[in-house]
Amino acid sequence: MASFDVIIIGGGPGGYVCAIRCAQLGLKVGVVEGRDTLGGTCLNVGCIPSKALLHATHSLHEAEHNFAKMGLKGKSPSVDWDQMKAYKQETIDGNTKGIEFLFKKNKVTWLKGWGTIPAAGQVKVGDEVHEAKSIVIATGSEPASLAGVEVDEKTIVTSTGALVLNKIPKSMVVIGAGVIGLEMGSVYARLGTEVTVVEYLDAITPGMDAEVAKAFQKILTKQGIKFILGAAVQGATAKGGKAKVTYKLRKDDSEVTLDTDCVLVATGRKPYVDGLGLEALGVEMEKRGQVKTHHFATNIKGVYALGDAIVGPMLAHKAEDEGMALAEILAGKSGHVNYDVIPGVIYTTPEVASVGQTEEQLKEAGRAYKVGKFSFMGNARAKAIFQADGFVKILADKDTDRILGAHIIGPMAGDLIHEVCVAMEFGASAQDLALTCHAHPTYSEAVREAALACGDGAIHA
Ligand SMILES: Cc1cc2nc3c(=O)[nH]c(=O)nc-3n(C[C@H](O)[C@H](O)[C@H](O)COP(=O)(O)OP(=O)(O)OC[C@H]3O[C@@H](n4cnc5c(N)ncnc54)[C@H](O)[C@@H]3O)c2cc1C
Ligand SMILES: NC(=O)c1ccc[n+]([C@@H]2O[C@H](COP(=O)([O-])OP(=O)(O)OC[C@H]3O[C@@H](n4cnc5c(N)ncnc54)[C@H](O)[C@@H]3O)[C@@H](O)[C@H]2O)c1
Repeated sequence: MASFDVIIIGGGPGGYVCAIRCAQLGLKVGVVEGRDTLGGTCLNVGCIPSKALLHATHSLHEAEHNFAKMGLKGKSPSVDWDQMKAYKQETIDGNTKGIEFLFKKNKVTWLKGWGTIPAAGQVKVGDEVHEAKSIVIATGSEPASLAGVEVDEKTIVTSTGALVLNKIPKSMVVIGAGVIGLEMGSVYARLGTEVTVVEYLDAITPGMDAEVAKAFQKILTKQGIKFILGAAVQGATAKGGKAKVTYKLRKDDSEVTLDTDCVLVATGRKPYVDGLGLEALGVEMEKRGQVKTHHFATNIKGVYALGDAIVGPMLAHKAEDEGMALAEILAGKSGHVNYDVIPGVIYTTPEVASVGQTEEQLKEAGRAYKVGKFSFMGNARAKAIFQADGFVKILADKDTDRILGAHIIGPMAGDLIHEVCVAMEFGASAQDLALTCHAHPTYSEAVREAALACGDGAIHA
């Protein structure tokens, strides 16, 4: 038995960041992780492997479609799927080992195994019971199930199975036009799979600024992805390595069945708190299965929770920020997360990024706002890389000019968004961005031009 200031259950982005910050602040920390490697969903079966496959297949797309235009002629590369998966695994390994190194460097103890909380102040791992002044539930999430759809992770897969398919399927039906569906759908579409996305709502990427979502769907359609919207999937069955997916069109209740080689179920994720013993401990839960918290504290003294296991966007950087904030609180300081400035990024080509309010949200709130928009058509760098299709849209308060939101579809959108995030953290106006010198020629100039468009007008529009 060992005694700790803090024991964190879960070694994902929320848990490992919390652990490192706790250690930096002088606390004795243990992290319980049952997987063979640290890093959680994000590093092992989420953010990192999906981005490796997106990078590899984007490179293939460039070779097949754009190299010749730039005078790079010759045979385009053929796909060695096993090697692509090996590259993805190497990327994972490099990152998970990196976290192990950081644990050693910061003297964080990895308690290997699956943890339970038999009582406040105690965490059991295997046969050993450890003591801790504070316990943090950072156990993350798992794919949500869908009635009538039986996942076998071979023919009918979640994102986890989609990362390790035995072979590239000829056809794939993706259930859900959310982030996972569109990222993994893009990967396979670029590999030559005929991808059909079936979405319950009438638009893709629910919650995204509607103008961006519309432009995004148009671009993905041009890339060969088919969309069936307003369609509720009723079930999916697999037999002999093939599958059937049945959906009902919401407008007339007509039922359609699709035949396909593979089905990706991407209809959301749910908190994973199985086997922790929360019910016996009396931990209050939200209706949708998250651990109920107030400033990360549960109703049980000394027990905290964060990341995908609690309410809020299921994003690695949201979990990380919460990990840092909670560590500060546990060390007697003040920790804070600004939930109004959490960016969201979809790593397709083009990338899509957003922060703050959408136009629809501002309308609903009755807020007077103005829109500054700039198309990448007016951006020299975007044109040079054949990615001039998108735009930057900045929403600012009509009277004060304070930035309320930004939505970008275009090259490096996931990186560009951060200058707006910093501006918003500082309560900046669109004019503050517009008056800041931006290097030429960069994609960032499009952000400045959109800010200029909130005032007297963009230059290159
Ligand atoms: C395919 C995919 C792609 C994604 N891409 C992105 C992206 O690009 N950007 C982004 O921001 N987010 C992305 N996400 C979401 C991101 O992975 C999660 O938001 C993030 O991992 C949540 O971090 P967490 O620390 O809360 O939980 P997790 O990362 O889920 O980690 C929880 C850990 O706890 C462990 N655990 C659970 N119960 C126990 C127990 N009882 N004992 C011991 N260990 C336990 C689990 O094994 C797991 O390792 C993606 C997700 C998926 C599935
Ligand atoms: N780049 C990133 O940041 C990234 C990447 C991947 C995953 N994630 C996170 O992982 C989580 C899960 O992603 P996801 O894509 O599975 O969920 P999601 O919530 O983003 O999208 C699910 C989609 O499925 C649709 N749907 C639900 N039931 C349906 C049905 N019966 N028939 C047809 N459509 C149906 C929903 O309307 C929705 O559009 C998200 O919270 C996301 O934030 C983030």
